[in-house]
Amino acid sequence: MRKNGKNPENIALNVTNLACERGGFEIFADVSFTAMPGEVILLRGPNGVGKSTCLATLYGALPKSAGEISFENIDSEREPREYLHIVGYVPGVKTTLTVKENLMFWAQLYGGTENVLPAIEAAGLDAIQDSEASILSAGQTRRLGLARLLVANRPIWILDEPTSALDKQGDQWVGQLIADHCAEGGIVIAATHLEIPHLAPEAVKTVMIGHRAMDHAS
Ligand SMILES: Nc1ncnc2c1ncn2[C@@H]1O[C@H](COP(=O)(O)OP(=O)(O)OP(=O)(O)O)[C@@H](O)[C@H]1O
Repeated sequence: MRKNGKNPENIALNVTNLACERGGFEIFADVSFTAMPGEVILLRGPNGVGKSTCLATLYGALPKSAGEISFENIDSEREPREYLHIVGYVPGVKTTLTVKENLMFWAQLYGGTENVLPAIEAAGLDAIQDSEASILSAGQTRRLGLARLLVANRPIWILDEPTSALDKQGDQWVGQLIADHCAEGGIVIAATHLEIPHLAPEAVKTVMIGHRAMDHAS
């Protein structure tokens, strides 16, 4: 039987005919999927079709223009967002803080600092933990953004191009991180053009986003 340490409440997500408009244009529409404990949802589609917009809509950072997002088994007193981690394409790193201070900041926000040093180590950032984030390379910045996933346990991860800018070892690290999260009942929703290593094929659902966003670009 699968362990469910990452999602003890067996939280699941249902998305039905989701759509989002920006600036009066429909960016994407008709996105539907269910995400059950242990599943990876890969949002796929060409540049500009609305994958990042869809992730932001799922997180609640952008309003939906149609459709439904519903969570199963969450505490109705709590905001759905409290069950989510989002790491965007720009990973939200504070450039005036050091690597460690960034993780401390997120850890305090999420309610506990005991996982900060293990997260730094797991992300391979030990040697530069006291460096200001402004001097980090693109790959180091992505590692720092992703290390946020490790400072507090949240069952659903929303990730935009999680392996972009990473070297081979980083690519393997992130793939394993996602695979381990899902093996313990967590859910990952990721937009990516790349193949993510280590994912169990039976755990992966691919959701294609259509071409509507390109229609208004021409
Ligand atoms: N503020 C905005 N107002 C109107 N349209 C916007 C706004 N921000 C982004 N868009 C448009 O939304 C569309 C979808 O962008 P989005 O970043 O979600 O695509 P994507 O599928 O993630 O692309 P990529 O694969 O290149 O990362 C694009 O055509 C973009 O121009």
